[in-house]
Amino acid sequence: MPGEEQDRVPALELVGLVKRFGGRPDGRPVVDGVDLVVPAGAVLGLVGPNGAGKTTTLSMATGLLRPDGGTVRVLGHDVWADPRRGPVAAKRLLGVLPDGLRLFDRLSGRELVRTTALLHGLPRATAEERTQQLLDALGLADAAEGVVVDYSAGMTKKVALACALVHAPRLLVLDEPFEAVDPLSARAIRELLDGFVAGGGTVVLSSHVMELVERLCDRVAVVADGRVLAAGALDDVRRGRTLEERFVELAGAGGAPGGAAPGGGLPWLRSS
Ligand SMILES: Nc1ncnc2c1ncn2[C@@H]1O[C@H](COP(=O)(O)OP(=O)(O)OP(=O)(O)O)[C@@H](O)[C@H]1O
Repeated sequence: MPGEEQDRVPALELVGLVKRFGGRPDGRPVVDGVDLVVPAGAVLGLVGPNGAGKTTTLSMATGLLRPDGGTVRVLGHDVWADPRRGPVAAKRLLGVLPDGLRLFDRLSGRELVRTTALLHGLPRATAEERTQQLLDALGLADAAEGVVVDYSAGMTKKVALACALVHAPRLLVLDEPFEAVDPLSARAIRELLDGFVAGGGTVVLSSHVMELVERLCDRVAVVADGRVLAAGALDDVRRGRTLEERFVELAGAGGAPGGAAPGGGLPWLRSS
């Protein structure tokens, strides 16, 4: 593909994605026709209420969960069209931090990142070097020889992120990358992501922290009930408000979650 044409190919393109599982109470699929285009070089934040379908969408986008309908293209490669070649081509280009990831947690952090690099086909010396650099960058060097099963939640998240980065992907898809991560580590992750994007990479991340999405992302997609309510450049979606205000306006239209009376709270929780 000529360079200029390649530049115009979106890093990620979701068209009419559908996943049913058991369906929603109203009978609609849990992911109900999601369209999303992420241009190369963008940092897109995927936000939405609990149960909106973010993880399900990202799982289908990264070849982990087969869609019931629609297509996924990663840098032009159809992830699901050809069950053998599509995912293989896309997986080389993709770095994924899935939700609830199960790691080979009897390995040490160093062994885990190095093994991931070797499984991607990197030469041993490169695998060693990149592993050390990632462990240093993520503040895991002191814990490198400890087994991952003994890691804290934040350390586990960081070592999983190192695994997602070690083969130098072109598109990073990160489900809640900052969950359980301390502020120092969050800064280190932001710096890593900045460098990744400056080098031509693209990032899609989900988060519930609106300030973080505003600080990190130049594009945002708001999903609720399995549908995209708004997507585009951050400023276009915000319309002069904070992302949180806009989120509440878009996704909060159905009232307070769980049926609690808005503003009324739970009277039995009051001590006086
Ligand atoms: N394996 C599954 N089987 C059945 N239903 C599922 C499964 N995974 C997710 N769901 C349902 O699909 C809907 C969307 O879930 P999903 O995890 O994608 O939401 P989310 O936006 O990532 O939520 P959160 O912000 O809470 O992580 C929910 O109603 C959930 O119960």
